[in-house]
Amino acid sequence: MSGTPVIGVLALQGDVREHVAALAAAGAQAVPVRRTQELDAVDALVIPGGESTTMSRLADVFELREPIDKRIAGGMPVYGSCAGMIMLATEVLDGRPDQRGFDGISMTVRRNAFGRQVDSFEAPVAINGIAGEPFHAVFIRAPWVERVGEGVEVLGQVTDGPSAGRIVAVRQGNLLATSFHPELTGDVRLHRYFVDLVRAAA
Ligand SMILES: NC(=O)CC[C@H](N)C(=O)O
Repeated sequence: MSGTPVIGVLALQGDVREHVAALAAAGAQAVPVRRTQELDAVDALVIPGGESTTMSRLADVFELREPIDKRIAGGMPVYGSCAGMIMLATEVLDGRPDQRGFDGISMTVRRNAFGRQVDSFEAPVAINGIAGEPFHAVFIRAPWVERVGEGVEVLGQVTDGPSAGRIVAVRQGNLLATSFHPELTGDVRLHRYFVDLVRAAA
């Protein structure tokens, strides 16, 4: 890709603005996506943090489910944070019975997994492939990954405390997901990593 990649942020619900700002700071042109025509115009998509049950319902209301699944099947890069990670999981534990994600990463996630201990917390998390200090990872009623399928690369795990060893960042081909919210901390390395992925995929 020669020009600036155009990256959509799924704008059904959640912290859309924060992702738009982080993507812009990481060198992309970021646009909210709520309609299929807007989806057609982007090179890649970010699914923000928020509430996956609501996002699942709105994906149907806005008739975006099938178009997004089609783009994913066609190789469109997608990055999901927190609720976005849940929306990218092929299997969800502790979900609402009617909630459904996209045809995304071959993994099982547990919703509100850390929430049994505390609602939100922060921890250092090192990400494979991203140089420098570990991320100051912010978890808010976050999921963790309980199982990954073939072809899924584990990029980050919690290192200390009662949740040590829990998987919180994964990648499968052009699909990327984190349990935490880099869009909230002003550290744009993960968004830059995604922008690089989008350029490489083009
Ligand atoms: N911060 C978040 O995105 C929380 C995710 C939320 N608990 C869900 O299940 O969708």
